[in-house]
Amino acid sequence: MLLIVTVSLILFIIALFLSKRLSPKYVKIDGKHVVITGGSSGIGKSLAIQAAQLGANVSILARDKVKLETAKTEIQGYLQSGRKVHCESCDLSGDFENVRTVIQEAESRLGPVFMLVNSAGSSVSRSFVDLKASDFKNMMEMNYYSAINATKAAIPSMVEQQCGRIVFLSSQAGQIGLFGFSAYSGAKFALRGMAEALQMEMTPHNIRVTVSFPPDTDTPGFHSELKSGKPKETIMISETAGLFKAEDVAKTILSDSLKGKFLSYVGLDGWMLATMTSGMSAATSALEVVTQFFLLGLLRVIGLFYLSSFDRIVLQCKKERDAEKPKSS
Ligand SMILES: NC(=O)C1=CN([C@@H]2O[C@H](COP(=O)(O)OP(=O)(O)OC[C@H]3O[C@@H](n4cnc5c(N)ncnc54)[C@H](OP(=O)(O)O)[C@@H]3O)[C@@H](O)[C@H]2O)C=CC1
Ligand SMILES: CCCCCCCCCCCCCCCC(=O)[C@@H](N)CO
Repeated sequence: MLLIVTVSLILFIIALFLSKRLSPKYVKIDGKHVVITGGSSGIGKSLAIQAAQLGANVSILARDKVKLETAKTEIQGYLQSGRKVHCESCDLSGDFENVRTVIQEAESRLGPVFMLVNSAGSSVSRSFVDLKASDFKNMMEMNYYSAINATKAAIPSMVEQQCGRIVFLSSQAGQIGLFGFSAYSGAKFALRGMAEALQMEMTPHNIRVTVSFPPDTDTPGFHSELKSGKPKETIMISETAGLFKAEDVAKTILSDSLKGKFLSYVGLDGWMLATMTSGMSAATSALEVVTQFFLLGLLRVIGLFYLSSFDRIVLQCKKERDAEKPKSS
């Protein structure tokens, strides 16, 4: 008992020391320029509203001009006095020069980018066999290259200012590969790898990177995913982690990014997944390092129970499908 307490104490002190050295100070966005890709809908729009409430000048980027204008009007209602919201139509997965021009235009209106949130993205959920080869390419373009383009365009002014925040929207499907998400998960896992490398490069410039791993979140994007032929298996497995509100997910993302945390997650399953898949990501919280030390092994075992329940769902759905098939005589 005494040994456990002593070891814990020593670990805690080490973690505290480490995180003192590694974790940045909490920053405020009052008066700063926050750029949100995909800010016309869902999690991105909630983030834009909350950034406006905290006193930021907000730019939102997306393709559809009508949706952008509607969101702009809504965000205007939350701005603090003297602050502005700007919107710009742009296909972020397209030509980089075009993305750069759009970000430069936003900067000329609202100042250098302090925070960039890459929320633009979309998903397709179908089994590997049913997905088209072009779906895989499309997922990388919509979720990965769109974030690369926006980040490449915004990062020079952050480096010049020697401060900033960058957020990438991955997904729980960017931590665990699930039935129906082979195309989507590829792109969301890719974001994490890139973000880890980027964080190591940005640390000397006082720029913090955050990767968010939300569960299913009630947004227009989620509903169109449901309507686009999402397999029953995927629906049932994803329900494990529940359905969250866009405002709650956005609140966590914003506060984690301002604190400078690398991993951002919501809910109990979110916490378990983030702990278990912490890998070699930047340590930005002493408490997290301590829980990772004590729980990694145990969580792996708990995870096996989840996996076998997912495998049972897949098997059950296959049986149901086979039963529905017309019998060939
Ligand atoms: N909702 C969920 O269950 C979860 C979502 N996520 C991720 O969070 C992010 C936000 O999701 P959610 O709020 O549901 O998404 P929505 O579909 O509600 O909104 C997506 C936004 O991105 C914009 N967008 C999409 N593609 C492009 C593009 N090529 N160029 C510019 N803008 C684009 C859309 O506008 P327009 O179409 O006009 O361009 C819209 O503003 C996504 O990256 C998603 O993968 C992660 C986990 C769960
Ligand atoms: C110890 C181990 C714990 C394991 C917990 C496992 C929970 C798995 C649930 C996965 C949910 C995936 C949601 C994807 C949401 C998404 O990105 C799309 N909806 C986008 O539209």
